[in-house]
Amino acid sequence: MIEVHELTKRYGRPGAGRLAVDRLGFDVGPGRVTGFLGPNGAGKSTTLRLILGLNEPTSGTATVGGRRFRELPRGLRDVGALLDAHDVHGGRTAEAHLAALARTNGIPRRRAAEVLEEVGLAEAARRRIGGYSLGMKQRLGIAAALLGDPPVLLFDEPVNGLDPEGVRWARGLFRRLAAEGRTVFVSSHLMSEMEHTADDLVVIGRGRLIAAESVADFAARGTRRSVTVRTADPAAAPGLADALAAGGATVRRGEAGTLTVTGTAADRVGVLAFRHGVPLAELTARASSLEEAFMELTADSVEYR
Ligand SMILES: Nc1ncnc2c1ncn2[C@@H]1O[C@H](COP(=O)(O)OP(=O)(O)OP(=O)(O)O)[C@@H](O)[C@H]1O
Repeated sequence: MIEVHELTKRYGRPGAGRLAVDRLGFDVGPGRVTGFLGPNGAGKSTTLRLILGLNEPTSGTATVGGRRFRELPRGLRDVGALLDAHDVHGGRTAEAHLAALARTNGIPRRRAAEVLEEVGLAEAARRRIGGYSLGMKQRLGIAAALLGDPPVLLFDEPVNGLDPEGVRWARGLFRRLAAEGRTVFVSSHLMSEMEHTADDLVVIGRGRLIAAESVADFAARGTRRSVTVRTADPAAAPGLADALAAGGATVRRGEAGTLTVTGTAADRVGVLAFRHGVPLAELTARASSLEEAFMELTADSVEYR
């Protein structure tokens, strides 16, 4: 379990500077993939660094199994993490890099070969990392996180730079790690990356918590149903739009007699159209996607437009 409580990080001078994380609180449980989402600059990387003890919080706590990262006795065997795939010595081979990590963490050397095999880098194990593509570096970073076979894993934007096959592989890996009972916390700024991978979501914006709940609950919360209605007679569209608006619906007019209606159900739109003698060519009820829910909920905290 990862426990984050009233976590706050201000960069720069006290009282001034930049509030990157603002009284954040959430738990990340085992046996599930938890997506950590937020627009660029929301504070995801900072939060992960605070959990890993790489930065000191201004106030609040971030613990793993009730202990601060620094108090965990087994290092990479307690928590594995991929933070920055570029943060590796380019002159080393992947094998040497992992062997060094294994040595300093009391992990048997054979694990290096095992995890390289697991991430699909066995054949590139003796090549210098400097010549790796971004996707290969991501795979290597994932291998390093897995090295100690830890029960808790953190991944910061792990699928950045992976090709579609790689993205699919990574998703499968995260699901498998969670199925093994591990705590898997994966950051992304794209809901589409998490939609089919995560069980739970922690969503932040401008350092503040927006949501911490299951994917299903998140989707239901953001869902604004809309109805698309298209008349066979575009000249009749304004009349129908007025009738809908008079009934309290919000109507947006599109091209060629198409209306997008929110605030009322599709069957009600059909009845109104019938009453006003408007011939319909289309009547479609639409639930907003998870992506739309995410955009809607984080709209106020998007920093860079
Ligand atoms: N070392 C630092 N010194 C000062 N400000 C920083 C530092 N690191 C991050 N910040 C600021 O803190 C805020 C949060 O940054 P962070 O990298 O944690 O966000 P993020 O959600 O990971 O963003 P992205 O998706 O773009 O990586 C940003 O406004 C950033 O500019």
